[in-house]
Amino acid sequence: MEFESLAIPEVVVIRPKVYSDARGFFMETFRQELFERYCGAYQFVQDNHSRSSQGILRGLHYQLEQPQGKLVRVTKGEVFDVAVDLRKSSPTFGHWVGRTLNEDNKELMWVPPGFAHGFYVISETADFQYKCTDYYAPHDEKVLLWSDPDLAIDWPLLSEHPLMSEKDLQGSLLENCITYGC
Ligand SMILES: Cc1cn([C@H]2C[C@H](O)[C@@H](COP(=O)(O)OP(=O)(O)O[C@H]3O[C@@H](C)C(=O)[C@@H](O)[C@H]3O)O2)c(=O)[nH]c1=O
Repeated sequence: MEFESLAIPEVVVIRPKVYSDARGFFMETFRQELFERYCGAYQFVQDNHSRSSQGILRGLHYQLEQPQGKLVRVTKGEVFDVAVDLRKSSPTFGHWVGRTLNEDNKELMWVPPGFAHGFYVISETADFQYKCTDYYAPHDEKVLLWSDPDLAIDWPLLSEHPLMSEKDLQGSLLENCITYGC
């Protein structure tokens, strides 16, 4: 299992060691001791699984009072996964990092609390599974607008308009968002 910090160093990509044989493959997808060493001493309390069609964009989501760290991966298909730093005191506040996650590279991405998170589906369908460090709290959920020009996220769009929920279409610009540490 390898850990790689991205341009925002608290966001970490994890590459599991994959053991392939005539039956298929085996890999460990989470190991607490290594996770703590490279990402921090977090505990996970909720696991999620969503399925999306090509061209869907989910996000960018964050919870303000109950921030969630998310350990995400794709078990079928391919997505472009994005984390935006919303920690006001951070030198990378307002910056984003993105990574292509798919069923072949089997990478996981650690998105710490204090970040907005979203993804865009590149394959025909994608199964997206993730562990969260806090519970879903709908009253606390905020949506940062995926297309905010100040963020300038380089989404690998397959068509001009991604398919999105009504909630996500009405996300807020970063300049109007309440962020962490304000
Ligand atoms: C996220 C979530 C949703 N739900 C319910 C609420 C709603 O009826 C339905 C669909 O919810 P949403 O439209 O918010 O699902 P979705 O857009 O997939 O939300 C997710 O997006 C990605 C980008 C994230 O980062 C996640 O943390 C989460 O916010 O599922 C739960 O019961 N528990 C949960 O943890």
